[in-house]
Amino acid sequence: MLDIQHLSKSYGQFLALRDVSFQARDGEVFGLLGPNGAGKTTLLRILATLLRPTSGTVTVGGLDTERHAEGVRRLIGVVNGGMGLPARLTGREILRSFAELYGLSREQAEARITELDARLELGRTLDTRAGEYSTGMKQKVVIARAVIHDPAVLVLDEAASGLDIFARRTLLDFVAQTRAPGRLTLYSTHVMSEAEEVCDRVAILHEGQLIVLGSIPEILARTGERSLERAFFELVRSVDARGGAARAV
Ligand SMILES: Nc1ncnc2c1ncn2[C@@H]1O[C@H](COP(=O)(O)OP(=O)(O)OP(=O)(O)O)[C@@H](O)[C@H]1O
Repeated sequence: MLDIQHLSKSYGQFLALRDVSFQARDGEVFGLLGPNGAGKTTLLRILATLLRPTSGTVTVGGLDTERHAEGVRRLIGVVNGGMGLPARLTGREILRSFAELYGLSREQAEARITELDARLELGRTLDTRAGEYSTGMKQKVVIARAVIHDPAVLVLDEAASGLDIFARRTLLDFVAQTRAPGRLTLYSTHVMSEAEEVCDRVAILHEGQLIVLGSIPEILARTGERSLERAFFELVRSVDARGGAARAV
């Protein structure tokens, strides 16, 4: 479903991603973990066709992000930090306009909005103007907007940040429900407990390099730790002790 091969990205002299390769499978919720600055957003922006790799390839559902950017964009839904919503429109109006952009009929759009209302508890966001939303309300509509066309691949970049415990719970339950044949959800976070709860496998990035890939039980067994957070510290410490990742190009 997602195949990343020898992916590198430099910003000038700075190497943000260094020779990263991994695959994420259909049916998985796949975690992309790492501390601030690890390169997660850079990787997800390349996947979303918003940035070009310096070298290497990313294919989504068999389509190369550089050669078939349009096709890739149709396959994916993206939730990132930029939660811009038109302040004067209600949630329903926003979702209808996105549904139209993706070519859904009026009936399909209404059915999809009803389904997402149940799954994301959109409630009064639907008939309230976005300018009046709390952070949690905003994020629910941003997520509903990203999945209105029922994308095969859902990309969530730090989607739980700033949410209160209720909104975070709705989000994590929603993510768990996306696990289905023919679907892939990429869940990027630096909060290990979120990954532990929802992800089948995780890749940990540190200073632009992939330092580990596996299921959570595999990573715990490999490090001999009790929690993903402890395993993460252990893995980062051992990479740093070996001299870390040289980041100059
Ligand atoms: N446009 C840019 N120009 C120069 N450096 C950049 C640019 N975008 C990102 N970087 C640098 O690349 C590195 C990776 O950033 P990225 O945003 O991909 O990391 P991240 O893992 O998503 O971290 P965070 O959780 O803080 O967003 C950081 O050191 C960042 O400062």
